[in-house]
Amino acid sequence: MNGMGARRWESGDSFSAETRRIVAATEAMMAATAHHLSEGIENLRLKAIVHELPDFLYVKDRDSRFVFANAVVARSHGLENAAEIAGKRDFDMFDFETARRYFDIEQDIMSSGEPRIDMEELVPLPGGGTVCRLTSKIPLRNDNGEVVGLIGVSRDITERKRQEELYRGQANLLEMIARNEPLPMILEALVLMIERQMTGISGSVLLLDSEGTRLYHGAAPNLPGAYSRMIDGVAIGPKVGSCGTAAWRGETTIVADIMADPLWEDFRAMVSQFGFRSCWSTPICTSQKNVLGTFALYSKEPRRPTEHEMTLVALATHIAGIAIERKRVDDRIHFMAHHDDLTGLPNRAFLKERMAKILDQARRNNRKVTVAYIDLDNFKEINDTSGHAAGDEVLKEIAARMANCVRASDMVVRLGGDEFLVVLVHQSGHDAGIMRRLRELQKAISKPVRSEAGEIAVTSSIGIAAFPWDGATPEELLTNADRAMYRAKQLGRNTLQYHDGVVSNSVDLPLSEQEELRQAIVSNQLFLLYQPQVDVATGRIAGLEALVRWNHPTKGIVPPVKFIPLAEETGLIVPLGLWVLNEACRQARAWQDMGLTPLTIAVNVSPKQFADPDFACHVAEAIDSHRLSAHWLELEVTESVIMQDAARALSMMLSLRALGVRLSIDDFGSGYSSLAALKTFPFDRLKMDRSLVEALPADKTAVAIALAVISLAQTLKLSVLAEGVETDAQLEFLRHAGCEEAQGYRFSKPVAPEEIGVMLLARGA
Ligand SMILES: Nc1nc2c(ncn2[C@@H]2O[C@H](COP(=O)(O)O[C@H]3[C@@H](O)[C@H](n4cnc5c(=O)[nH]c(N)nc54)O[C@@H]3COP(=O)(O)O)[C@@H](O)[C@H]2O)c(=O)[nH]1
Repeated sequence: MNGMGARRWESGDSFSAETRRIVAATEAMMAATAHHLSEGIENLRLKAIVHELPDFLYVKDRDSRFVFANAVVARSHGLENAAEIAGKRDFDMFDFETARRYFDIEQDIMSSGEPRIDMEELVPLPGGGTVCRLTSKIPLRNDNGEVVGLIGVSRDITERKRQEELYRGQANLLEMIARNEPLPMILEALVLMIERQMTGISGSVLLLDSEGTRLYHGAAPNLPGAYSRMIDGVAIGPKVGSCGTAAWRGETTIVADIMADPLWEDFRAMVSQFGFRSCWSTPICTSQKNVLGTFALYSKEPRRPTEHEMTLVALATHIAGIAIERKRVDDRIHFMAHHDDLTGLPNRAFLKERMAKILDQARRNNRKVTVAYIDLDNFKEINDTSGHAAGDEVLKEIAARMANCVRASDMVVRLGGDEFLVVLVHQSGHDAGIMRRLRELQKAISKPVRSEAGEIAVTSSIGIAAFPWDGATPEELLTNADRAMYRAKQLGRNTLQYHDGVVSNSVDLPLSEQEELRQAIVSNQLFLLYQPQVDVATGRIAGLEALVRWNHPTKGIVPPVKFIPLAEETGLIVPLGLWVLNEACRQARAWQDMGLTPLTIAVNVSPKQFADPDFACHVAEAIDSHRLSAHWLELEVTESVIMQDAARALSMMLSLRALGVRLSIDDFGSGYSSLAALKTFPFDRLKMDRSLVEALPADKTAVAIALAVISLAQTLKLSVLAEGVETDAQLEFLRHAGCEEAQGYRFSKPVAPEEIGVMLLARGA
């Protein structure tokens, strides 16, 4: 038995090697001085080593009184000589509450004989502030096995904890960016993360406006609100404090003493009331080095930042740059998705978003809404005779005139080509001026347009429908206004017609296209191509996506983007989708019957199909009739499926999962991809959108988002497939990032089933 009594180091003890070594050394010393604890340490050769240790080491007696402590312990209490600490208690050195906490723990250890290993404790420093220590306390026994004191070993882990918090904070911020959370929330979290890494520092983010002249508030959770308001909107310049100057120069501007630095001359009086003495500001830039804003740190001490602080600033500006750039891209995409390129007018998507709201408000306020469907007469002739550039000029000019003819509360939309829609919200129950305004608008359209090809005049046919009489929904109103417009055209053009409910079928042109598609479904004009999905690690084909095509009798092969939207609009997507589902199951069975290794077949499902209450039954019938095990079928849905009616979507998903079918979320990361959807809905797989993959690995923002998406998927135990992989560089990046599967032209375009059979046979499947 050694001098430490009954407690032995067991092989399973969870001490670090260093802790074991220190305590073993102390045990040896204690053994040598079993009866004279305090003298023993002093007399041993190991003494020097113990005092050199960077870790805290001490021995206390049964009353928690220091018997021995090494030099680090003494220094932490401001003592020159380690021997001075002998006889002292924590009550002599810490505030009562802290000392009491240590005392209670130590007494418990000594009375129970049970050590406490790796306790994380916050220790107050004599000069203020706290540090974090990892402490182990072990009871010390005499030869008779009685506890006579304890040995304490501690390590300062403050820096490690900070680093861990920084990594966690960074990961959290990237997740927030990937989840498209509001920019102010992301910037605030960023500032708070940096502030937690420093002492006595407050941070702020200012955003540069689109003209690049003024800085506006972005986030400053711990700066006084009054100060933030005062600097909100400040014009940048060569001598505008730290931030205005940093944005102007495009470089870090460190002002160590605001009260002395000429850059703050004009703002000194203003800032003095808040007590700030130093401010270090760094521009936040795009990957092309364009300034997006500034990240500033304020201190009430006049001082320069440390190297470590500047490293944190670099990290913060990098993350802020990603978040701001992503937001700007999103805003731009949103604008582009909702506006027409040529005329700048809102487009069909915008109309769809706004119209339901407009009608809701009109219903609540008992107002009328007039919808005018406008088609330019003989516009095709202008393109043919004067050229497309002249046609574009005419469209732009007419769009501007129409926008000038309506009130701010009204809306002019370009539906496409030479078709426009004007939505007029009546200002009172009896807005008699509406017809007059529409006639004025028609007159404005017909005024000649000056173009490079000379003066061009164009007339218009206008069909009118009004809420609530001619339709209760946006679709009904548009259809009726459209029909009225065709009647206007039939009546000799350059006229204006009200919807009267009677429309001749002969002018109902869109129906013929619809009829063609209906025919295509029943008369076998549709066919499927299959695109391989490849295991990134092995290169083997792991699955196939079925993609529909239309072999049109006169137009040839029509891609899905040309007819799926029409199928969606008309409801034909339900029979079309059913055909695709059955055909994919039939083909999968056929491959299996040929002896090929079974593969998952992914089928796209549209929101309308998903909303069909019989959809799960259709799926069950398809897999049963083709004797296909359900787990070989994967249904791909986009987020719009969930957004339309989340409760109904969830119930449908659960029914499908009950059948054993796999579910994947398609196009993830393309727009407003939501983390909530991933958590709430029972997906098996996430398909990372082509638009994101396209930007890899060159675009830093895309890289950050892709990494966040992959890490999210891993956390949620979803497999990840990257869509649209075209290059080796993309594949290499995805492999390193831990993405499991990929699909795209890098491996194969969508191909006919026969070719898939050949591919699989060639790979020995
Ligand atoms: N509801 C249904 N929708 C369907 C069905 N079949 C197709 N679709 C949807 O139509 C959209 C266009 O499809 P398609 O023209 O077939 O394009 C697919 C691929 O060819 C294309 N792709 C794949 N790899 C690459 C690539 O490397 N580069 C590149 N430029 N394009 C590539 O991507 C399309 C697959 O996209 P996704 O479905 O998102 O995986 C498309 O939205 C289809 O969903 C149907 O039966 N029902």
